[in-house]
Amino acid sequence: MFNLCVITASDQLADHVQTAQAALAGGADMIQLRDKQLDCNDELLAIARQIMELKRQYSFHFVVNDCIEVALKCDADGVHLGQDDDGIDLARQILGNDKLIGISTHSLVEAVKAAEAGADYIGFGPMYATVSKDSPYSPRSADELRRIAETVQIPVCAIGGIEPEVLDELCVSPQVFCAVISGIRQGTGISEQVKAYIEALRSARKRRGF
Ligand SMILES: Cc1ncc(COP(=O)(O)OP(=O)(O)O)c(N)n1
Ligand SMILES: Cc1nc(C(=O)O)sc1CCOP(=O)(O)O
Ligand SMILES: [Mg+2]
Repeated sequence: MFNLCVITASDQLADHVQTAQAALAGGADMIQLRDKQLDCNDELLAIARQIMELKRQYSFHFVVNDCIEVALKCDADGVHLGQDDDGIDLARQILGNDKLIGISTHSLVEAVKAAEAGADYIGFGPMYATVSKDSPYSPRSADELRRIAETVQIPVCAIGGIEPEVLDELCVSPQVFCAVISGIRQGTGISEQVKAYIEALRSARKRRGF
């Protein structure tokens, strides 16, 4: 079971490695390195290797967004790919069977296709309006999320505009976890915000008996 995937950003508050470090200190169990400027280059690889160093201190899953070769070279736990990125077959060929491959989905049809193609988890969103991605999709519903979780056998990562307050609505199945970019960058600091997400997840799951 996964809990909270923190997707790193680099800005005035914190760079990728600082974000990852603070998120892990707060209890995140998955880090996704996402940088739409670095174009899967050596600079991104260097950052990925620094995040891998955090495994000396913390136990977590590390996935690289978009960049299969970067994930391979830094021995990350896996890669996250969208509908317009390299396909799952290529990723599996390059990374092998032991690595995680996450696939973004926006509908039940895409979710089933990704699961049948061998995804280890799927992203599903955007659940709410997001400031972090120019998405062509309108917000998805908790009912769609439930239908997907009931249909596929793999973990489903709710994403898009997620704040701790909505986790009670979204924890519709034990398979559901969540990913966040901007929500941890508000309020009292990244570690404290992450703790708020973890606590909200814990109590939402407990309330539903998961
Ligand atoms: C967990 C998770 N779900 C969805 C996405 C979005 O991936 P994608 O559609 O490829 O968009 P970019 O993130 O590459 O802009 C994600 N990154 N993580
Ligand atoms: C990267 C991404 N993918 C989405 C999807 O719907 O597939 S929504 C999104 C942005 C998530 O950032 P925030 O937590 O700041 O809303
Ligand atoms: Mg992508």
